[in-house]
Amino acid sequence: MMKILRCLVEDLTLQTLLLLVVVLLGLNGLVIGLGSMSSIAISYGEYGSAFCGLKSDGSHLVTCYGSNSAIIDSTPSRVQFTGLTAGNGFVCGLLMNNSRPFCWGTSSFIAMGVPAPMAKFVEFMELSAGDHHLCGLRKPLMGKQRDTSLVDCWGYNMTKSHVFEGQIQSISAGSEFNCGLFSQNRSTFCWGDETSSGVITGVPKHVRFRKISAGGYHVCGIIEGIDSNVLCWGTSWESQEEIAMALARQGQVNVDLAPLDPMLSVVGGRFHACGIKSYSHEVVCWGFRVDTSTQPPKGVRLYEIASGDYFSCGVVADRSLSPVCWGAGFPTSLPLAVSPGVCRSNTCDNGFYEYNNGTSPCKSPGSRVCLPCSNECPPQMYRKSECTKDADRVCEYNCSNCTSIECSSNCSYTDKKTERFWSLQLPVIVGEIVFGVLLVIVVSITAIFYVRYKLRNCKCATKGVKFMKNSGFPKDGGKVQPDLDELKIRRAQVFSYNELETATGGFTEESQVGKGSFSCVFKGILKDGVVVAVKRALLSPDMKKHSMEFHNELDLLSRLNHAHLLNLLGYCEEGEQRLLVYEFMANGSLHQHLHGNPKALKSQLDWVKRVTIAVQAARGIEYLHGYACPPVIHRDIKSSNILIDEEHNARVADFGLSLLGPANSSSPLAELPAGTLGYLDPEYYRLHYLTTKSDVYSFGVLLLEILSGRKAIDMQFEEGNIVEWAVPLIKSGEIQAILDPALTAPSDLEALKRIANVACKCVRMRGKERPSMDKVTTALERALALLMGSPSNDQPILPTEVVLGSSRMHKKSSQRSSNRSELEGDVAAETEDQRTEFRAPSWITFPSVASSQRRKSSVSEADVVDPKVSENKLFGDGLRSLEEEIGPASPQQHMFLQHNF
Ligand SMILES: Nc1ncnc2c1ncn2[C@@H]1O[C@H](COP(=O)(O)OP(=O)(O)OP(=O)(O)O)[C@@H](O)[C@H]1O
Repeated sequence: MMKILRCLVEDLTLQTLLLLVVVLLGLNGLVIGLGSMSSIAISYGEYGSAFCGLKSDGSHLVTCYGSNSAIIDSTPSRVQFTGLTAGNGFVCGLLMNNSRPFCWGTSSFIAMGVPAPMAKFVEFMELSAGDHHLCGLRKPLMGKQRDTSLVDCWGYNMTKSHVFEGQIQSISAGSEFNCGLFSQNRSTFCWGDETSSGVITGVPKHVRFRKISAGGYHVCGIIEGIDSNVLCWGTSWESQEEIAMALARQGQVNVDLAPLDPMLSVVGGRFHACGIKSYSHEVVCWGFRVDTSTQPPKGVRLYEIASGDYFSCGVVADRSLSPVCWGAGFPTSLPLAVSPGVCRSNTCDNGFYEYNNGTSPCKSPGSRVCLPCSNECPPQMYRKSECTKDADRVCEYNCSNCTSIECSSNCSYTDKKTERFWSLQLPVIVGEIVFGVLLVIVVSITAIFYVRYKLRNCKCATKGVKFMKNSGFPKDGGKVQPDLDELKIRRAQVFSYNELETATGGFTEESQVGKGSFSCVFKGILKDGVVVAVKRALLSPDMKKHSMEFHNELDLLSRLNHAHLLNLLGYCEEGEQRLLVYEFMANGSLHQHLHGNPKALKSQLDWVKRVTIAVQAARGIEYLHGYACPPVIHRDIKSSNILIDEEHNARVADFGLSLLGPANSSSPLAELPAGTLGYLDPEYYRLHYLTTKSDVYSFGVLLLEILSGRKAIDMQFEEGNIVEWAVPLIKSGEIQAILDPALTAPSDLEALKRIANVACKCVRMRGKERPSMDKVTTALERALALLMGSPSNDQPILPTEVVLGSSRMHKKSSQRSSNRSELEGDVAAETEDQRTEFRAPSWITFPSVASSQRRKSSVSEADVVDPKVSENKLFGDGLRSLEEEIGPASPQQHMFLQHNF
């Protein structure tokens, strides 16, 4: 079949010419495969083993690890190689720059460096090393000699140039022989010494091989065709197999027979061979295995393999590209990563695919590593995908239609893999889901609590709570809450100046019902007959400046709606005029009743009526603090701001001075102190610490005022400050001493005692120690129940309508549009009386009024006999006790006190 010619090539002129043609035509593209030369090479022998490989970074540089120091130390670190091969004690590489061999290590048969060339300008396409020799397959010739192949060999008994008829695809060197594979008819042939191997005469005839690989005394080839089986031959193989089998029977060595699996590649060791299985890419070895051998890695896919004498190594087919060795005597230290194949400059041939795992292992432009595709799929498998230029063919068992044991076992393996995956992953996934759910729950709960904490006093959006018109009490008798829809609809009505002028009869003196620090109050009757109180601001030059705040504030205040609040109905803003329109309170203020003329009014307010008013006022303030949203701090709770409507219900008025305060009473507003002397929270005016507890303080003063009938500040007494006077008496149990002498004390003082105690708590120096308004309200309601004859204070609080029903307790006023009541006549006198109250700044009511003007308008010279005396009298003890509790006042605070009071 083939004819082998042996001769020396002497026609250098022709050779040179042919090589030139090869270069010009770029005949690299005609090269089919690279035979046994590889990206990895293994050396073995008495000097130790070594693993050399081309680096995985595509640099074509070589790296060697192992115990053969001669190889490791002489490794050319800066020389680029196309591929590598190795024998006993030496490694050779094909130089990239001139396609010639270069060897390093120690061998008495092979010259280190570039072995002496057999001819000038020769270039090789493949190298293959035997035990003690090296052969190189020259690049194909062209022209008439294109069917002639040249192989140069160096080393023991081998140094010679060989010429073969026919184009050789690849060569493979054995122990003392070599074999070649013709590219056209895929036949193989061997030459050299076959004394111990018998491989030359044993070459199988008429068998076409895809690939061959020589070992120590045998050759194995992958037969062309679908099966891609391995066929090994060599007389020594057979005889050694017999010997080995005999020894194996004695338990000394193991022998594995060649597998029937289709193979992708095969390599030969001294007495063994290994191959990469086509479908699984797993490695399988056969032949003789010394009993110290380790098994090839199971379940690991490999790209490239190479064999030494009693061991083999491969490159793991994953991103790591790490080498792995098995058998006996392999190097223990290995490179981290090596190239999965040799780089070539032409595109991959049919049956090969381009390796690409994110980064290319070839740096030279246009070069690539081509890896062999898996063979046809076996009968029980189906092709999941074909071999393409970029990817290997994928074969899979049809697990839904298994007819063979192999298929079932593979499917069960797949199932097991899936099972294993789930057994490992399921707890993690479940854990993650549980963690995620818990996290969401915790975050949600935290958010809910945070929002509830922030809005704990905010209940703006409570729906479905309807007000009883005019009574203003919720049907459940509980806390009063605004109806959202109603609030949305309710807006401050804008009145024209003419409208209000007409209503009040031109703001005449007759229609004036009161006078405050910054305003006069007139009674008016609107076109529709509604009786209103029109509060007209004293004119101020910078009134316009605060127009926007005025509007915003009015808009907010007009949304407040409670039975015990004096509701703002509307306003007028024209030019410099600022007018507020309120519901008209026919029975004047609590101040008028307690301290006004005629004195009879005072005694008309019996204990039940007084406590009822206290409860109703407390409810109004509680609404401002707890149910208005945002919460409102009144800042000016006093008896003149508790108005009495026609049904004798109390209405908290003048929250025009209120600031929209923080929901949290622990986050004070830094505002200038405002309010009325005697009612003003000392913590607030000392520290500007404004909270809802400031209103609680003022309310405590109001309670003392209700109980004693004394003004908050009354200079006709030795102790003019009601708190300084009443609290010590209450604390010492002398409750009777503070009760209003205008009224007969009730037989049972318990209810009034409780109210007095509540008052004491309200006027505590530290706001934090004062009760909140809802607690105050509850305590007052219970006291009222007790006062009205309820046997136990544990009795549930009676609904407000029942306890305080206006029809049962007060005489209903006859007409809404009636003229001034008998009380109204006393208002003028009352106004004077009120002027003893000292006011701090209020921008919301009418911001332009300067504090000096306010003092002027509200304080007559006669009221303050001696400012120094009164200051000391009024604040001496109060400040002392405050300073005992919260430290001395700063100079600025003193200045402020002196300036404002
Ligand atoms: N809606 C009303 N219905 C009837 N009378 C009212 C009404 N509003 C106020 N008054 C009377 O007018 C007086 C003055 O009220 P105004 O609110 O202007 O001042 P004040 O609150 O008494 O004092 P200051 O403005 O210094 O705080 C009140 O004391 C009250 O007698």
